Amino acid sequence: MKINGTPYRSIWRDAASDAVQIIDQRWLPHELRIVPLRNLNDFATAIRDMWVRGAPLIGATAAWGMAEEMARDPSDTNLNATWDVLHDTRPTAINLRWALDAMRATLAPLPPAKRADAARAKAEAICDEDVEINRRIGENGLALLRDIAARKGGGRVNVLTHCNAGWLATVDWGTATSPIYHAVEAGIDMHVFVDETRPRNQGALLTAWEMNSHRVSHDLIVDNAGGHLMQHGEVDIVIVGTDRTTARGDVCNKIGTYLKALAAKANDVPFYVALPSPTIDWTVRDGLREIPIEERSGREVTHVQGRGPDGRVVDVQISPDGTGARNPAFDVTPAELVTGLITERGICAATPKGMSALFPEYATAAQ
Ligand SMILES: CSC[C@@H](O)[C@@H](O)C(=O)COP(=O)(O)O
Repeated sequence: MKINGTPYRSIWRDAASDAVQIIDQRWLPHELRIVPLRNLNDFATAIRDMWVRGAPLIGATAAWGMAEEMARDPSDTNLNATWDVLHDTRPTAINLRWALDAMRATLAPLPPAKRADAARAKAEAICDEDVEINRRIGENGLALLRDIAARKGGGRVNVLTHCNAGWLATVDWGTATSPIYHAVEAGIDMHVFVDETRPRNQGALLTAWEMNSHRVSHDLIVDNAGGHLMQHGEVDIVIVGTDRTTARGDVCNKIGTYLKALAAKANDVPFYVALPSPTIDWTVRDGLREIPIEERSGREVTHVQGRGPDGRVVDVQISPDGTGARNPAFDVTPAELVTGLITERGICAATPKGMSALFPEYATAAQ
């Protein structure tokens, strides 16, 4: 997508600097900082400390980390050690394991001398595939938004989204935002309610920045406002992303997603999840019991980051000294609360039957 008229991806390899470049998301929306990642420690830190975040982008970054390591030392020992280091960075998004496995499956059969070039080509292919998948998610989701617009006689379509499942969370387009960007391009009158998404405020910082940059009409709302807006008929559809979706359609996403799904169910608001197929973990069924939920530092709850009066980005403490905090970063929305899954292959019910119709190669895992 574009920043001030220039097209960007969230990660790319830059020939001039001979390095992988990322948008360091810790500083948005206040500063656009583009930084190089040059060694394994840079890549692992960037994922763990959320310079990059969002399930598909975490996977793409890990792929590039593996590629750069192969240029340094393409041995079997380093291939496996790199897989371990990168895999340990964040536990919930399955795209991380998916990308590392895809890299290893390509590289392991090759002689070490051929691995560096093959690794760069594979990392590039993973990124290109992500862009194409998300573009198709946008086209498929657009049909839903068109239907709502038609039902409302061309009236404004109000979407509520949580966290940032935008282009910054992927290589490009985003998942939940791709249908929105496509709808805006198609001339549909769109409005987006952006959940701020405490504690790290990915909605307030990143999704609002994206909507602003692309002139999409939007309002930032506190996380607690969604239910109220739904009760008053102000939300036509909820679209969120996911870090891991199980073979029976349970959806793990940013903390607070579950509460939005409950409110949507209670108010007959359709609740859709937009996801690329690498986000489906066909090895697990019961999301509540089987998906590891990342617990992050309590400091993310007791402090907030923002721009101070002098323009610098600062951390501010909001709770008393001595108050502890719990910080589970994700929750699981049971499949029964999900109206449908928007994938690159089409839209399906969040059920084993619906998922195996779109992904017949996984039908056994889904049943
Ligand atoms: C297309 S991204 C889907 C999810 O990864 C997104 O909704 C989300 O929860 C991101 O969490 P984050 O902790 O910012 O990595």
